[in-house]
Amino acid sequence: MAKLTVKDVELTGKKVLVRVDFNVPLKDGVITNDNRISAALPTINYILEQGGRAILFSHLGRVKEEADKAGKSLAPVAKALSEKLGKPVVFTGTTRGAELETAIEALKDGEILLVENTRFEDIDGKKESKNDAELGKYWAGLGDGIFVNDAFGTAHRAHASNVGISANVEKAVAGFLLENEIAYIQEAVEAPVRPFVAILGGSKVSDKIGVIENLLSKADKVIIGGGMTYTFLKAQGIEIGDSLVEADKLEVAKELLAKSNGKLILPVDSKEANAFAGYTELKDTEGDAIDAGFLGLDIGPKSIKQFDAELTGAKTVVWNGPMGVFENPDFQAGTVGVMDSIVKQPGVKSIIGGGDSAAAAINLGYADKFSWISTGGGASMELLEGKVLPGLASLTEK
Ligand SMILES: Nc1ncnc2c1ncn2[C@@H]1O[C@H](COP(=O)(O)OP(=O)(O)OP(=O)(O)O)[C@@H](O)[C@H]1O
Ligand SMILES: O=C(O)[C@H](O)COP(=O)(O)O
Repeated sequence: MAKLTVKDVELTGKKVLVRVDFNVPLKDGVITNDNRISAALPTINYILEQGGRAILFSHLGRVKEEADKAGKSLAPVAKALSEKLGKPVVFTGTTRGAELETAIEALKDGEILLVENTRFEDIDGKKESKNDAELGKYWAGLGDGIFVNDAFGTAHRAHASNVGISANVEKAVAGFLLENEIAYIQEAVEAPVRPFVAILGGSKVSDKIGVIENLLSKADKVIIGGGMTYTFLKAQGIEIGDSLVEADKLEVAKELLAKSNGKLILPVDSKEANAFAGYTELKDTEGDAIDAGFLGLDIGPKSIKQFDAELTGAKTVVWNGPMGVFENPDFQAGTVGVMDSIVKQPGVKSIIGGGDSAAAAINLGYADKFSWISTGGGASMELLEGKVLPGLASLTEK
């Protein structure tokens, strides 16, 4: 990568500022998925092994007013991190002030501190999310001039705790997770080993227009599944019953189809039910049309075969968005089928672009079968769209 990385800087004895993305799901104070914490460990361990004093920053959820702070303290994360590292993690529950500064000064080489949720600074004028100049400078001043950004999941944001700190330190460098995410996703899109097939699913076309457009210009094929299928079908005058549709995106869908040069592959059948929940009828459609009074909730068996054929021989596959309502076992077959088709290709570089598809792969036992599962939802989408990520752009050039 063209940016300095954590390997390029001297860390021993230094107070090293580190941005991680510990925005993990919490239920009643319990972390329900700690992948993002595990993914940050190589960078944290490396800094500690080098004798650095690690000062970690992360946001958790979105905080607009005082009441939003409830349940969004990073205290449970500090505990989980301490367990994973097998050493104490200092946590003062503050984002600034004397108590935090004293705790940082007391850190010894190889010790670690976690600052409280950076978005607690959003209550008073959105200082974190608006990249308030004073806040970035203050946080930068807590270290010794080195900032390690390992928060890929937040790299599409220009906030005080990433670009604000970067702007006020001597060297802003990438951590191992950020470096790997960029290497896998960007290289897959910009310099893919071909054939390169992209598979896009999920609920809405509107979320993925930019991604579809960019991938149509880079990939050999772009397979579409999930809820957004039906906007594309309706755009061609095909009956879609009560399936999910974005009426205001029919024109865009038409345009994408027109300029796709046959690269855009749509399902040829669906699994349909007579209600989203509590349905009494469930069947496979004959062709691509959905019956009146039914909704398409997964791709059908012919599509699973068709997508398998399209994926045969693929050397690079990028997948984002489930093929159906995978949370319900009745509508899981499409997502499972596509995962099977991807991972069985010999020598394939297979990448999942975060979000719900990452959750589906992990929950359905496919985590180890993919080359890379991104820890970023929005960030990986913006990378797939070909956008510049501010969190990456603000790092020091090599
Ligand atoms: N045919 C369908 N009809 C309705 N909902 C669907 C259909 N197919 C998939 N979904 C739903 O789409 C949701 C995932 O869509 P989303 O666009 O959020 O995916 P994603 O891009 O992987 O996730 P994220 O936005 O978290 O990155 C799932 O909850 C799934 O149930
Ligand atoms: O979960 C994510 O996508 C990142 O942590 C960014 O969170 P945000 O969308 O609240 O900025």
